[in-house]
Amino acid sequence: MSVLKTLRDRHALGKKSIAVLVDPDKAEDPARLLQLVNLASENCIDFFFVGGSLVTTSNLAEVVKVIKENVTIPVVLFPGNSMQVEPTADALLFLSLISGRNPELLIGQHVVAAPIIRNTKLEVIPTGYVLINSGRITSVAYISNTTPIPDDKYSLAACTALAGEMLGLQSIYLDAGSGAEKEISAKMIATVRKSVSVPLIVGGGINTSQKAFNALEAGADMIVIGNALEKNPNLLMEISDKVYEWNQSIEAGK
Ligand SMILES: CC(C)=CCC/C(C)=C/CC/C(C)=C/CC/C(C)=C/COP(=O)(O)OP(=O)(O)O
Ligand SMILES: O=P(O)(O)OC[C@@H](O)CO
Ligand SMILES: [Mg+2]
Repeated sequence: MSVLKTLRDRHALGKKSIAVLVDPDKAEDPARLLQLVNLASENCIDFFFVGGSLVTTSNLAEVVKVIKENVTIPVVLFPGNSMQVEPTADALLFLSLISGRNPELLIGQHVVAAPIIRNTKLEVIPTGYVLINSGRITSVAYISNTTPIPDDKYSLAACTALAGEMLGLQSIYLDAGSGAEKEISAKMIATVRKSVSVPLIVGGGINTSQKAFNALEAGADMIVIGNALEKNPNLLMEISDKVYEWNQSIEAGK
């Protein structure tokens, strides 16, 4: 089933998903990557996201291969630029950085990538990418040369997401940036959730199961976990338990 359809169906039911972000630059050791892949599989993770703001290695295809050879979890590209299109993945977040005013990341990279993507079987997920300030400057804010939305400007974020939805974008990704000091607040997530009906992806700085739960409760359909697992892979069990418990309670209340 397509990734977007899965997200829409789960959104309609109030069910949640979890994605593990793999940074190709930090996945150079195949044994460590395999460990993470197996851990993700044991904990019933829904998706792998693969990508980075700055990828300095040429192992993207290898990373996708290791995942696909070992587990059936769909691999979704989360590209920082048009060079991160890997045809062997399952899907691609066709991100437009709508919180910024950098034309290159609103439409420029897309023009370059579109004809290449058309010649692949990748499922394209048109996604409004919205950066929220998280304290210090993150890689994505620096590389994209954009100003994230201030974390207390709820209405700016809500209107940005709404405009994205009106432009036809099929999901919204609220990101505090990888390794963010502060995760996105429940109030921010809830405000954006109310403004759009498309699936809402939330990530950046989610490094405890409580933060994961808060994001789900505030209205995230999918949470993305990256950095925290690089430091402590076992956290995945705790966080995936929260998602599982949430989905079980939906089942029970049917
Ligand atoms: C349309 C295509 C194919 C590409 C353009 C995609 C766009 C607009 C990207 C927006 C800007 C951008 C640089 C996004 C990167 C997001 C990402 C993969 C973040 C992962 O975390 P890192 O920012 O690499 O964090 P670390 O510093 O922890 O490595
Ligand atoms: O690495 P973390 O902080 O978990 O962030 C994940 C992702 O949302 C970053 O774009
Ligand atoms: Mg990175």
